[in-house]
Amino acid sequence: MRLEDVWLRYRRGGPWVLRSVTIGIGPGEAAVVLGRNGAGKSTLLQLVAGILPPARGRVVDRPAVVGWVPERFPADQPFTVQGYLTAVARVRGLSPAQADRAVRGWLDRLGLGPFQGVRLAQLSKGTAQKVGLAQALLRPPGLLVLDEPWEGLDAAARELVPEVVGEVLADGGSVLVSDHRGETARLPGAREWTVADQTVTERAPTGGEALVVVELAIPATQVADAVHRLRAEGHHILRVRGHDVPLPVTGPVSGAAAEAAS
Ligand SMILES: Nc1ncnc2c1ncn2[C@@H]1O[C@H](COP(=O)(O)OP(=O)(O)OP(=O)(O)O)[C@@H](O)[C@H]1O
Repeated sequence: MRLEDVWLRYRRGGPWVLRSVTIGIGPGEAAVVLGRNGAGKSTLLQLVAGILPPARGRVVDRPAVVGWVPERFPADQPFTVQGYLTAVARVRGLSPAQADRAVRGWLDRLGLGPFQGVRLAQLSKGTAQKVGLAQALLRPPGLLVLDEPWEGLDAAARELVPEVVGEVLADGGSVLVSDHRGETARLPGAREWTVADQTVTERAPTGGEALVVVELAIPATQVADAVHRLRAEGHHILRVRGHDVPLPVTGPVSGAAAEAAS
């Protein structure tokens, strides 16, 4: 997708937040949005996600399914976690059976199972953020836009963010993520978009190379060592399949098969 000479301000006659922005991102590419507080990162992300329309210019080739994770999930809604996610899945076009499967999958993966019957307004900030992440992923997005996704998440859930990003990229999607805590060091190969002086400049990824996903089959007894070794070499573990134990933040892993991207 591309922004072509896009301008944006919040009210007519108000100051421009973004001026003449022309920038794009392709399938399988990630970009990290950097900039000082108030520079316009959230504004840019909302523009890309289609939440805010440009005052001038246009956004072209935006994928049909966009996952949008706001910096703060609006939890002041009268739904339970499960009720909310199921309703979102249905609105996004999933059948009742697909919605049920997708919701159960994300409840499990994000450790939200114990909260499925809890009302959104009663959730802690971190748990609400997980619901914010889940709702964006119920249909595999062609474009995933995450505004400070690490804010408020516990360590295990923080580890999931790069995993999910890697999966979207491996499926040919694009990902845009803002970051002011340096967490995006976890996204090797991402481009850098810097927002300053109402415009956006791009730096190509320092790694230079495109990412490739490699699937490995490893005896269960060797998974912990293999994951540890691959991480130590700077590779990015996307997922460990074939075992109930989730991938820990650091340290050993039990499992029968691992996927790794390098
Ligand atoms: N809803 C709004 N109405 C009017 N002005 C807004 C609105 N949202 C943001 N702004 C203004 O637009 C500018 C850019 O804000 P934005 O939130 O995009 O910056 P940011 O880089 O994401 O900041 P932070 O890192 O603090 O989240 C700021 O001057 C802000 O005050």
